[in-house]
Amino acid sequence: MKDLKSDKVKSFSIQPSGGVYKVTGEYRQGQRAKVNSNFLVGGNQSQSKNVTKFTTTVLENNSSIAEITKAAQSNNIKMNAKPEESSGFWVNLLVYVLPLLLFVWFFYMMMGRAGGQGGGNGRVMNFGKSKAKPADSKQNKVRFSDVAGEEEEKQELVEVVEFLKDPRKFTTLGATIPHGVLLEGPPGTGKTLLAKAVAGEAGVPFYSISGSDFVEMFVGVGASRVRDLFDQAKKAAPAIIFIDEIDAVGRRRGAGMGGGHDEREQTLNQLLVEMDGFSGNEGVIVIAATNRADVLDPALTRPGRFDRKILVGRPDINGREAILKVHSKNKPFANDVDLHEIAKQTPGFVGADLANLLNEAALLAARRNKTEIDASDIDEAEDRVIAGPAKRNRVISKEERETVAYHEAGHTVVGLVLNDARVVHKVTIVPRGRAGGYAIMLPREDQQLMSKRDAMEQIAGLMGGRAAEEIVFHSQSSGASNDFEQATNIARAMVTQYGMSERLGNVQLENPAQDTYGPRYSQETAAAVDEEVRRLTNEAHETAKKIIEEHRDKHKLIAQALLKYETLDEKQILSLWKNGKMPESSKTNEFPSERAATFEEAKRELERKEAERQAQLEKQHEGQDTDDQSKDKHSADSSENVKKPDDDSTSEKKTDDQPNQNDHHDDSN
Ligand SMILES: Nc1ncnc2c1ncn2[C@@H]1O[C@H](COP(=O)(O)OP(=O)(O)OP(=O)(O)O)[C@@H](O)[C@H]1O
Ligand SMILES: [Zn+2]
Repeated sequence: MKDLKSDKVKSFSIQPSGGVYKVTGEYRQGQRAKVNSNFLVGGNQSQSKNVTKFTTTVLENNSSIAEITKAAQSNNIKMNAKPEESSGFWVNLLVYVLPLLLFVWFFYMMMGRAGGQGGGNGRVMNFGKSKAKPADSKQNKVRFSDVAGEEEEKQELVEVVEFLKDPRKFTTLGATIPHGVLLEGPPGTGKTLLAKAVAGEAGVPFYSISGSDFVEMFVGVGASRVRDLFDQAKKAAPAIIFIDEIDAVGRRRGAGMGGGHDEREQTLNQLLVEMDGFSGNEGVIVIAATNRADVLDPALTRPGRFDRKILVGRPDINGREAILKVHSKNKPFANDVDLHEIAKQTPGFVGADLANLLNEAALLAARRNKTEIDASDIDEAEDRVIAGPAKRNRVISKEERETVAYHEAGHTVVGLVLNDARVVHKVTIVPRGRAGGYAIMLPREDQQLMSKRDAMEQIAGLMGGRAAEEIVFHSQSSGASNDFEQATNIARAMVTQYGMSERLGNVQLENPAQDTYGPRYSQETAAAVDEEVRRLTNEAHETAKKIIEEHRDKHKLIAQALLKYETLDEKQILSLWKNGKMPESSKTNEFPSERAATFEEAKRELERKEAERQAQLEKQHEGQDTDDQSKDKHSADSSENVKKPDDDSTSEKKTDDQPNQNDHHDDSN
């Protein structure tokens, strides 16, 4: 290094390289290097002919470099500074350019995904566009008749079909049509099929997308896809947008950490904006499907959005037979195959399971070189399919069915005896969601207020299930947990909100609308509330027990009928109650899907029901001077305040004409 500053060196060059400087140079003839500088970290010399070359490394240190440079000038040494070594150049490239390339590549991948199915106008243009596939309205051959065993569901959708067929007919009359229909039900119950059938019946394009498609995307893309989806549909209107698995995108907002301004939330917000956007009946109807309506953001189910909810439940025995019929259409069966028998053996099966069952049977028959599917093929296929559902807890044991039947019959009997306010509309042991079965109670009239007696009767009705189990089986199942939840809610509301407890007096202790920080009363009062709630539910439980003890024979009759028919309607329940047997006409009702197999028939039935409803409404309107608007508002108010306890957990399948419908359903697990 000293040499560098002396005149021994003829020329050298300095090149920065990863934090140190490399010096390469030549000695003047005859000069030899003495590598002994503290600047040097390494060096070597080579001698060839008369020229001695050297390379050495200088630690980065500006002063030393400056010294060398200065010395070189004064000693007349040729010196040049090279740019950073080529390896440094590559490092630079890696550090600065590669991420850019990666980003571009990523961008490209995204476009490939986003625009993959778009075709047509180039990939770049399709970025952020909707992935929804418009099914050609002419290719969609699904009709209501392809959806079996879901007569009530179809009935509710007939109106939507009518609207899509001719939106102007409705808009000129100022009729408002639901923007969104939410189909709720377990997997495989035919929600997609039902939505497709609506499009098929109406002959309109069907845009389908799955909620999970939105989730995998970058910020902003989901939202822009929603926008694009609605744009497309509006252009093609009338049309149907089908969003499968809406819970993937429509979960309650703000549940995540850090305020959660995530992609999903943005997408959901965009969806809400779009649904609010088409106020003027633009002929687009959004149908969404989920099996978890309980996790949806409440904003989604507000009026003007998915304000119509249709439950697509598991089929009962008749429904199963009807579905089997649909799927057996082009399959040759031997004489020993009885669809009714199969339906009987498959409680808990949904449409997809039944379709699968027949398909498996056909495969087995083919493998055995048969020309017809016979009972043995069906038997074996059943075992195979059950192995699937059994894992998912779908197939119910005989004991469980009995427990559920007597439990639901208990609700029914108590409801029948205390029938001042409510009518037992339907009772079933077909499981739905976590419920093993359920009884639906309807208010007798257009009831808007709840008296203390009504409330107590409701609680007693809820207690009927557990009471029956205790009487018949001397045991208690977990099936009543939902009943208890509802009963407790009602009793609590009686005590804390409606001033229906003498002990606590005429005060409103809680107001759900105001009490954001919890109740406003002392611990002593809280204890008194608990005690009072317990007293009310115990009292109702005793009432229920007494009623069932008194009507053990009818209770058994209804339970047995439930085990046989699975679902009983109002007429059948009343006939069993009054005459001790099923009504004569119920035989003809056994195949509801045949009753309204075609769309036209379903429509006629709807019109008939609508006429009935109108007639009833007119009757009620006599002597009432309220107009529809304030009446609606009133009923909404009362259902929020007075009916809150049951509405919360049982607002399923609420339609306009049944504002107070109330399902009691029971956990079976
Ligand atoms: N009611 C029914 N009538 C006739 N076939 C049915 C019915 N329900 C289901 N299926 C059969 O099951 C298949 C699957 O149904 P679908 O995909 O519509 O169910 P889903 O409720 O949308 O299920 P998922 O929630 O898993 O998407 C249908 O293509 C059809 O073959
Ligand atoms: Zn119950």
